[in-house]
Amino acid sequence: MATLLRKATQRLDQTSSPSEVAVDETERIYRKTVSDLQKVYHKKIAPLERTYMFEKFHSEPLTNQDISAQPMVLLLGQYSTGKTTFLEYFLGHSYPGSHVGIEPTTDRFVAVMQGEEAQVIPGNTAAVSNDLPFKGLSHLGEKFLSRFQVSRMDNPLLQNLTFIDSPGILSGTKQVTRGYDFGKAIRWFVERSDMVLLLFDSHKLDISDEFKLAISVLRGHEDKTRVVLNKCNQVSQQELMRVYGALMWSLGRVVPTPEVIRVYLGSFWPASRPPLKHAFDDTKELLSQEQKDLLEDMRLIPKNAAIRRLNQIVKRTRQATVHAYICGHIRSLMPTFGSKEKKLKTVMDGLDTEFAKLQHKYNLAQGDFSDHAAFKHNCKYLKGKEFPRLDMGLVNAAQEALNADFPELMRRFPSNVSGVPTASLNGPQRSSHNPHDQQLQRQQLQRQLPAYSAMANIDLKNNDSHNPFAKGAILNSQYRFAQEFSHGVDPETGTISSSAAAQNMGRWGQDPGVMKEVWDYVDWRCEGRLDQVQFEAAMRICQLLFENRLELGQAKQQVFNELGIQGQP
Ligand SMILES: Nc1ncnc2c1ncn2[C@@H]1O[C@H](COP(=O)(O)OP(=O)(O)OP(=O)(O)O)[C@@H](O)[C@H]1O
Repeated sequence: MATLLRKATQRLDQTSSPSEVAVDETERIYRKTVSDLQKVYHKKIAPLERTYMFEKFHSEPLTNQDISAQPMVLLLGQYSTGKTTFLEYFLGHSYPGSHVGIEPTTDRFVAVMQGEEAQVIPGNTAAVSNDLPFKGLSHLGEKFLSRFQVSRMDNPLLQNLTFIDSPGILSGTKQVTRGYDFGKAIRWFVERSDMVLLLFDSHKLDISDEFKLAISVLRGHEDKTRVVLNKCNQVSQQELMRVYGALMWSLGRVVPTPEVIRVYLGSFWPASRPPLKHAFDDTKELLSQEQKDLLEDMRLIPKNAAIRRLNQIVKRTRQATVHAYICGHIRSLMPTFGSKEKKLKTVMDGLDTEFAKLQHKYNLAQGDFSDHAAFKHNCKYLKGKEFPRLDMGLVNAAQEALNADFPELMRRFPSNVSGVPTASLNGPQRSSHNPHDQQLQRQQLQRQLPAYSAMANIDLKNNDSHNPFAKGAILNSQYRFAQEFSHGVDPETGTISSSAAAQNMGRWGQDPGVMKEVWDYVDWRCEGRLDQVQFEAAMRICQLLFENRLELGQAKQQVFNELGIQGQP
């Protein structure tokens, strides 16, 4: 498998692009876009974040290295789930300074990066290095930095990806105090990662409190989260079915919608090590296919990285704007005379009502508000400082970025989603694979779903009672996407394929995860094709997400309303 991935990477490097000139041009566009994105962020967003102390409530300001950093894959899991071995499997070798064992072994975060020579850089040095994207980690303190390192090694896979190995999350009596804010550290990496792999061991599925904390940080990042159920060949097929069901059930207790997270089954054991003594082979074929799918999924990461980064900054800008409104609003409620402290306490007690008022007054998206309990908790970091007044100059600058700069940057990416460069931030486009290969995702899902639905007693075909597309309730097409449809329609079936639809939906710059959700919603029969009304509804949802800054649920609801359908989407 490691060879497969290496071969795939080599293939990526060798695949001839239309012409070297075109490749250079694509690379130039992407580099320029990233550089302009850095400028917009520092000019229009960072001042707003600084003024309203955004980092105390959300996350530290972005550095230029954060924006242009190589795509990152974060590995998370309880101890001994095989994270370090998983990396060895993909890289073909162990990374410098790695430890593998039955007991908790990796006691630190390790960034595994490309380097001509094997090298270990201690956390303190890495956090001040200008050419590494880890300056923001200094905020986590000395104790954390002593538990962080960069391991460099020469490996073709690392040309396009950086892996973060993390300390094994401990369970039960093994849980210890780490001496630094573990949740904050995980959040820092999760926010900057392009994919988060959550590893589970098919032998032990217990989810400790610390692991729950780590999973809770993933909320809102479901689109880039993948679950890997590892060591699957250590159990029989029958046991695997049970373990899989138990995993989904356990996940359901900590993740609101575990079904949207893709689960890969596998046993990631390096070819360089002696073969495992006890391995069941009744699931060999399934595991091999699953491992290939994960490889494919990972291979697409660099392609989507530039768009994802832009989307992350768009999301961050909206949150920073809402945060400014909240701070300004609380400040406006403070009395000129009398006890501010007392008033602040009353405001904090009714924070949910204040948030609702603000949302209504400025027509803000609910999803851009922080959780009010978390907001209240973070207020203690202000240490008696007053909330700043609302400065419309700063808010307008951020609005301008949202309304003009970001869409302009987004337009520079090829309208064909599959044209997103392979190494958008690090190198030229070399592959024509479609990152939104719905067909592939559908096949993966379908392969796994029967087992899960059988266990969970779900009748997939009849589980669409709320879906308007299931009722055939959709009426005349009323949106303006008929032209796009006519360009991609297959005249024989009167439908449009997933790749053609994805190209059009990609115009609205949504994350692949969101696009997949929209797709799954309109393609309720899992046919892999859309008729005109389904296509136009999908386009309209994406458009609403982009323009009106609605959340997915709200966008679906609005399309629902526009189509005159009663009920909930
Ligand atoms: N696919 C696999 N099948 C069977 N055993 C495995 C597999 N992968 C790893 N192991 C075994 O599991 C143990 C833990 O592996 P490893 O150290 O890679 O896990 P880890 O998650 O990195 O641990 P930690 O969190 O403590 O750093 C080792 O004994 C390793 O040999």
